[in-house]
Amino acid sequence: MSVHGKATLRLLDKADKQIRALPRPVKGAIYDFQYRFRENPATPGLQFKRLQGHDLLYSARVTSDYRALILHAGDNDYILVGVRARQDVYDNLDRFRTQINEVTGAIEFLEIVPSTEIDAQPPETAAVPVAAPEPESAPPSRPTAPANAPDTPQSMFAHIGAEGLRELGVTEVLIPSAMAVDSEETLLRLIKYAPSMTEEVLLALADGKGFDEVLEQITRPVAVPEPVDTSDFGAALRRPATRVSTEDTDLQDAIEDPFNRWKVFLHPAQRKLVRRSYKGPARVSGGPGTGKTIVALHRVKYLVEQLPPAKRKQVLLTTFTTNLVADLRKRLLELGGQELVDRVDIVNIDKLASRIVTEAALGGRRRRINDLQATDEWRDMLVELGETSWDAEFLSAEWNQVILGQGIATRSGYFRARRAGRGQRISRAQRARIWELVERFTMRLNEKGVWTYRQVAETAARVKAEQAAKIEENRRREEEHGAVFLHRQEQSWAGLRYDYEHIVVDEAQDLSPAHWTLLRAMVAERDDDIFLVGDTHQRIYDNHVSLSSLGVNIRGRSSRLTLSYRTTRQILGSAMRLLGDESWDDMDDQSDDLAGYRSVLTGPPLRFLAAATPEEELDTVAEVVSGWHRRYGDEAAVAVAAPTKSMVGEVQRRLLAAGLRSVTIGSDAAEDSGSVHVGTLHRFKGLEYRHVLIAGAADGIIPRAAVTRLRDADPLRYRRELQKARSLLFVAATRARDALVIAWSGTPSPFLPQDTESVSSAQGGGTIDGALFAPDNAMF
Ligand SMILES: Nc1ncnc2c1ncn2[C@@H]1O[C@H](COP(=O)(O)OP(=O)(O)OP(=O)(O)O)[C@@H](O)[C@H]1O
Repeated sequence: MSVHGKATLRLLDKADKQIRALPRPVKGAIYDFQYRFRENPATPGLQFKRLQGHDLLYSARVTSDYRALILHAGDNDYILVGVRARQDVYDNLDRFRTQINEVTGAIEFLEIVPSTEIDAQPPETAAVPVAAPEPESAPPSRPTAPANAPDTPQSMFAHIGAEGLRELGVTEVLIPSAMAVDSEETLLRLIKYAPSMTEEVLLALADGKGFDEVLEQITRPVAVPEPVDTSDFGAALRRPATRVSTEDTDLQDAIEDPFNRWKVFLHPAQRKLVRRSYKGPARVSGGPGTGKTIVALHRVKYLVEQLPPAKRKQVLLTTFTTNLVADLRKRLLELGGQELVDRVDIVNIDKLASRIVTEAALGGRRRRINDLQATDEWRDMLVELGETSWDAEFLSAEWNQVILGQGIATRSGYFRARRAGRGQRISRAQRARIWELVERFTMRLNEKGVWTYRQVAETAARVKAEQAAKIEENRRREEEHGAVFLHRQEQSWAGLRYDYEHIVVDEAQDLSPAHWTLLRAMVAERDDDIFLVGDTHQRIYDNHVSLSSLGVNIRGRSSRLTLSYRTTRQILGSAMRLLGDESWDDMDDQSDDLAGYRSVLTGPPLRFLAAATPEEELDTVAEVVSGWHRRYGDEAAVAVAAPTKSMVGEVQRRLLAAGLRSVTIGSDAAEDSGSVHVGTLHRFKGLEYRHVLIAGAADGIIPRAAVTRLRDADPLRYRRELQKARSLLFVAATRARDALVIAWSGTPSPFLPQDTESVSSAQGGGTIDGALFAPDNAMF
C-alpha cells in the first residue's frame, strides 16, 4: 500500500490505558509521533509497515525502542490501537487481533496471551490473558467453547453458556476464557484489556444480572439491527459502538489524564443521545455518575456546531445550583475552548430569571431571599397573627408549589387549583383562609423590600410568556397575510424573537414549574428545542413537576443512561439500598427507576462507623480522613458531608485540631484541591470526590425529627419529606468514586441497612483499617 498526504489518527478506547502506563519520555514521543503521522504516514522516519500475516495492522516508529500499532480503517483513516516495546512487536504476530464485533459492529483490538505467560509479565501489560493457547488451526470465530475451556459448574457463566455470551456481544475469541472464569480475580484479569463490550457484559453477569436483563440493558441499546460485515472497517469506524477519539484532537488529552477520558470516549449509548435529532423536547435520565452532565456538554457542543455563526449566544446551558454553573463553564471550556463558551449562555436558572426581571424593570430594588428564609418569615408572621391551624412549612410549600407553581394570581384561581401530591386535603373555607394568609405574606415581603427566588422566577416566566405570545401572534399574522404584518402601534413587536435556538438543562429534576414555563417561553417549539438531563432519585428541592402540563412534551423522547463512570460497583449497590422502597416519577406523571444501573469500577465496600457520642464521632471522622491523607496525600480528594451547618463547623474545627486543612463547600464550588472539602449534604449535588465520609447519619437527624412527626398528621407530606431525605443521602453517597464511609453517633438513621455486619464500632479506632482504601486497580 502506498500512503501519501494527510491522514486522520484516532485513538481506540483502552489503548489510552496501556499508553498511560508507559515511561514518560515515550508518552512525550507519542505526541510528536501522532503529529508527524497525521501530516504524512509515509514520512520515511516513521517506518510505517504492515505486520506480517495481517491485512490491516501496521507498525510505525515512535522511538528507537517503541512501535505504534496502527489499524488502517480505510482511505486515510487510521486508528492507534497500542504502543509496544519494539522487541515485543514482531514475534507471534497472530496474537494481535483486529476485528469487528458481530453484535455491535464495533472495531475491537486485542492482544491475547496464555494466562501462564501473563503472570510473568509486568502488571501493566496490555494483553488479555486467555485460559489456554488456541490451537494453531483455529478459525477466527468458533461456534462453541473448546474442550480445553471446561464448562464446569464452577464456571461463573455456566448458566449463560458460550452461545449466550456470544449473543450478548462478548468477543468471540474470549468466550472460551470467559467460560473458564471461576473467581472474581480471574474475571478482573480477563476484562482489564478486553474490549469494553465484553467487560460490561461479563461484569453485569458477575453482579447477578440475568441474561435477559443484560440483553435488554447493555446489548440491545448498542446492537446493530442489520447483519454486520466483519471485514468493512470503514463502516465499523462510523458506528457509535466504535469508541475512538475524534480524528484530530483529544488523543493527547486522553493519554495525559484518565479524568479527561470523558472528552474523548463517549459510550455508544451516550454518543447516540448527543447526536440524535429530536422532534421536540428530549429527556435523558440515569443514575448518579452515568454521564448525564457529560452528555449535556457534548450536546451543547454538537448543537453549536450545527448553527451558523451569530453575534448573540444562541444556546442556553442552565442548571439549578449556582456552584454547578462554574463547573459547567469550566468543563465546556475544556471540551470546546473559548470559542465554544463564547457562543453559549451558561447561567443558573434563578440568575437568568433575575436578569429578566431586572431588564423588564420589575421588582425595583427588592432583595432576593431563599426558601428557608421565606419559611422563617412565614413562621414569624404566623406567630404574630396567633395563627395555629397551619404550620410555616405547609404554607410555604402550598404557596411555592400550588400558587406560584401554577402561576395563580387570583383567589378564584386558587379555588380551582390542582393540588396533586400535596397531601392533606383542604376544604373551600380552608382555601379561603390560606389565600388570605398568602396575600398578607406577599404584602409583608413587599413591605420588607424582599421577594423570593420563586417569585422572581414566576415574574420572569410571565414576562417571557407574554413575549412568546406576541412572537407567535406575529408569526400567525405573517403567515395569514404573506408578509410582515404590523399595525402602527404594534411596531414594538417588530424584531421580536425567541431568546435561544436551543436550551440544555442539567439537574433538571430540581427546576420548579415556573422555571419550566420560563424556559418554554424562551425557545420556539421546534426540533431539538429543549434537551434536559436529570435524575428524580436525586431531587432534593421538592420541585415536583408534570412537564407536559407545562408545555414541555417529552413523551416518546426519553432515554436512560445506566453505566456509572464514577461510583464503584460496591458503593453503587449500597447507595441504591439507601433509597428504600420508595417510588420515583419521571417529571411527567409516569414512574422512573434505576433498572440496569451498574458500574465496571471496583473498590472497597461501603463502611459504616458507629460512635457512642458526638465527640467520639468527630474523632472517628478525623481519624478516617487522616488515614486517607496519609495514604494518598494531596491526591486524596476527600470530602465530608454533614446534615447541618453547625456540624459542618464542628467537623472543620476537629479536622483543624488534627492538623488537617479544610474548606467549606459554599455556593461557589470549593477549589482548593489539597484541603478536605466539608459541606452540608445539599452542597454535594453534582460534585465528585475520591473519598467521601458522611457524618451525622443518626436517627432524628436523617431524616429530621420534624419529618417523623408528620407521619400521622399528614401521611402524604410525610412520604414526600422522607423521599427527599433519602434522596439527599443518596446524592451525597454517590459522590464517592473510590471509598465511602457513613458515620453516626447514637441510633443510626433508619435509612441505613439494618444488618450490622459491616458496622464497625468507632471505639478504640483500631477497626478503621485498610478496608477503607481502594485496591490499586480501582480506577482505569
Ligand atoms: N464516556 C465517559 N468516559 C469517561 N468518563 C466519563 C464518561 N462519561 C462520564 N464520565 C465521568 O463520569 C463522571 C460522572 O459524570 P457526570 O457528572 O456527567 O454524571 P451525571 O450522570 O451527571 O452524575 P450526577 O447525576 O451524579 O450528577 C465524571 O467524572 C465524568 O467525567
